[in-house]
This record gives sequence, C-alpha cells and structure tokens, in this order.
Amino acid sequence: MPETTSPILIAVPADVKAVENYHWHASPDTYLKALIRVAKAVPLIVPALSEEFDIEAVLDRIDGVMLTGSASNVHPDRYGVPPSVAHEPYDPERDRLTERLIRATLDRGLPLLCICRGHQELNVALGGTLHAEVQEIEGRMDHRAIKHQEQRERFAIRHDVAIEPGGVLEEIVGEGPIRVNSLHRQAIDRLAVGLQVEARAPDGTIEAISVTKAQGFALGVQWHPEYWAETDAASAAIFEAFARACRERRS
Ligand SMILES: N[C@@H](CCC(=O)NCCCC(=O)O)C(=O)O
Repeated sequence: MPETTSPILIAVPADVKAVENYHWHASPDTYLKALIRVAKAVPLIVPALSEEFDIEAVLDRIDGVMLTGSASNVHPDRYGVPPSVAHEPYDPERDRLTERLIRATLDRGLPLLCICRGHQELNVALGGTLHAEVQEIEGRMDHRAIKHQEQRERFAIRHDVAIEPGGVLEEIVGEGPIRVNSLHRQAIDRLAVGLQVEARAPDGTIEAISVTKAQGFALGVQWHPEYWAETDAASAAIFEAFARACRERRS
C-alpha cells in the first residue's frame, strides 16, 4: 500500500464564544496539539455556521472528524428536556453544526472521534438523552473538574474506568482498567439505539461508546485523552488508532 505523504486533515467543529463584541468560532489548542503532535494530522476548525455552507463539501476534502470537549452543555431541547438557567451555558450554534456533522460523517464512514461534550453529542445525535448534573444522582461520583487555577490539576488523571471486554476500546487500549481524567457534569442517561458501551466508571457512568454498525472508526470518550496524549499510553493509543483509521480510509 503506498505510504501517503500529505498529512491527514481532521475537521474540528468550533465552539462559539462572545469576546470583545465579536462571536469567535474557536477550539481549545490542547485538542489541536494532540492532533498535530500525536495523530500527525492537520486540524481544520469548522465554523459553527452550518446553515451557511455545504457540509458535504467539507467532508469531501477531509480524512476524519474530531469533536472537542467544552464547558458549554448540549441544549436539552435536543433530547426533550426543558432548558434551565442552572444548566447553562449552552452553545446552540455548535449543537446545530455537530448534529449535522455527526450524521454526515457516519453516513460516509469517515472516522469520528468524540471527546467529552462530543461523546454526549454523539449520543444525543443518535436519539439518546443526558443527565444534566450527574453528580446530583444518588450513588454517582462527582465527575466535575476540581476547582484549581492550574489546568494540569483540573485535567489530572483521577479515576479508573473499566473497559468492556471484546469491544472497540479494548482493541485500542487493552483490557484495562485504565485511569482517566474527568471534567463533566452531564453524562449519558438513555443510550441511543445503535451505540454500545465501551467503558464505565466505578459508579456506572458510561465513559466510552462506539457506533455498533459504523463503517469505520466511531468512538466517543467522556474523558480527555487530548490533554495527556503525548505522555499517557492509553490517551496516545486513542489518537494513534484514530489517525490509523483516517490513513487507512484514505489509501
Ligand atoms: N459541558 C459538558 C461537557 C464537559 C466537557 O466537555 N468538558 C471539557 C472541559 C471543560 C472545562 O475546561 O471545564 C459537561 O459538563 O458535561
């Protein structure tokens, strides 16, 4: 098989942030650096203006899609729950873009890696629901980031997840358990039809999913492998497996 020389191109849907009287469409650089440094890919940020351009034209030109995490929450209208100020901030423009992008990516069999909010978006896009504040559920852990000035402390590896035997994730990281970081207050409630659980936290929270009948790589993780992708073996393995799937699809 000829070695492809040009780097793989990965579409990264943007968040919308209001800064200095403008709406910025942006992504945190930790995800972008993990794509560049570990996946050896070039990330291309896609603006959350999906009604104004042809998503198919984007997908014609890229090798994979990665959905980042975000402090914003998926709007509960998307899974039949009334919105609440308590569960803000929302980012409806990102929601609209990612829902369309997830469906179009899966339809094409393009590799799809969904991280944290992206993991939740994958479940909602396929018809699942979310808990708004998982830490308020009896018996659940507090999965939120600790309050700390230092990002490396907020993203510190914090708890085990058990890997489902015989699944996609076990092929990537081994039988586990693995230790992961945790910075979320939402979590999967009803799993969408067509998704399978790939990992769970000790309290039963779904920590990783895959698309059962996906034509290619289609993985969601609730934790943040991007943050330690250069030093943590399991985090690196996820990005390397994603990159491999993108290259294999291109060749
Ligand atoms: N907002 C959702 C998804 C959480 C997520 O993507 N976190 C990324 C890190 C955000 C931060 O730096 O605090 C939820 O809360 O479940």
